Amino acid sequence: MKITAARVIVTCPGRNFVTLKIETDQGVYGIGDGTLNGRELSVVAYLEEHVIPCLVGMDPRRIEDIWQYLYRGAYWRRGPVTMRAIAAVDMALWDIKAKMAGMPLYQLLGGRSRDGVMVYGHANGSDIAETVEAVGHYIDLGYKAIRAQTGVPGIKDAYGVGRGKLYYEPADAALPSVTGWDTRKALNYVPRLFEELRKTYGFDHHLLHDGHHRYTPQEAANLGKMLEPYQLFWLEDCTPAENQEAFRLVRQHTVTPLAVGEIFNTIWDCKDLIQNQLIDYIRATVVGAGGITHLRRIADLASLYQIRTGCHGATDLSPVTMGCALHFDTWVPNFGIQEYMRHSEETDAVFPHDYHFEAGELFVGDTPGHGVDIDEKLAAKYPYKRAYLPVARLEDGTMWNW
Ligand SMILES: O=C(O)C(=O)C[C@H](O)[C@H](O)CO
Ligand SMILES: [Mg+2]
Repeated sequence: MKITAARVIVTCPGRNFVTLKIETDQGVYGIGDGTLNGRELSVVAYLEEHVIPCLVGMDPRRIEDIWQYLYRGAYWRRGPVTMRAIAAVDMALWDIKAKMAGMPLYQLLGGRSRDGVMVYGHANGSDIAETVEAVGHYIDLGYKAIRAQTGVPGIKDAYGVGRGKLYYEPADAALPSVTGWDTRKALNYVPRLFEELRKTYGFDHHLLHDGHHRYTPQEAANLGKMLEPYQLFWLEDCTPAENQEAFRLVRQHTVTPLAVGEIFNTIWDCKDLIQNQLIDYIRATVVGAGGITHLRRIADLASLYQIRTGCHGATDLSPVTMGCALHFDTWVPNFGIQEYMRHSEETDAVFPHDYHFEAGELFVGDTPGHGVDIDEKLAAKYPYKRAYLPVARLEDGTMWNW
């Protein structure tokens, strides 16, 4: 069996997506996602100029060997561009293998560990009252877990506050928009949101919060401590993680569960966090961390330390990644939760898929493969549109982490 051709499809049904389609001499094709929000065309070039020429003629059934070839063979290891290109190939190859086997992907991974996959939605509002109402909306829709993000008085466009009730799309401008940040204001306001949420809705639902890399370890420890009475499911990205050791300080001061990893690309980014049990949930996902082949290794390492998965699932992860993640989640023994930010109707139409939401969970279908396709004709109607993520500055103008 041979790969006969591979193509990159860039489409923007409301937001940009980079999709790889691999074709074979058996008439079976596979689809993979390589979207890198705000830097999409770097992955397109990497795939078109440096990966596809090597792929043609290879045996698509040799998933592991092709993964190693692309990872070791580049010499320049890791990084978001390389690992997304590898992820796109890996997803497409698993899709092909599962289609050839006539099985849904989760069967090839080892079969079901659960029926549905618990997801969390992203509720937001411009202040506490609006966010409390938004959380209520998710509860009405049947969600069991909700991440709550509020605007903070005095901060211009705090992280996670969008325009729509169910949709949040940060990559919204042809040049980066400038948002603000002030840790003191956030620390004085965010705990009051969770106090209000527990007062209003009780303790039956899981609540989560994203710090989006804004706090220093000491500030994150303080936030974690202040949030303890509200029993969060997790506090996400409380501090930047390039220095994995930084989480030790946070960990020593709070029992609020910690989650990190949506920007991680390999097992090396989380090895120390996992082996020192400095976190509770690992958020690496299929597109960010080299595909199913590599994510499986991360999850297995995490399982040794009772750390559970919590895959990133924002709108910039295409339905192809969501489909793969759900097959992974359906199998992985140490599953924790799956993030689920809904895609727009236009995106869902471009990527027909067989997963569905019901009572707070997502369910994969039994279509052979990962169950997500691309309607190329429709995709062609939405040309690429440059869109950046915002940047953040402190009040005195200093650049900060968005
Ligand atoms: O969904 C999340 O947890 C995020 O933090 C979303 C990110 O800001 C988004 O994926 C950036 O592209
Ligand atoms: Mg996040």
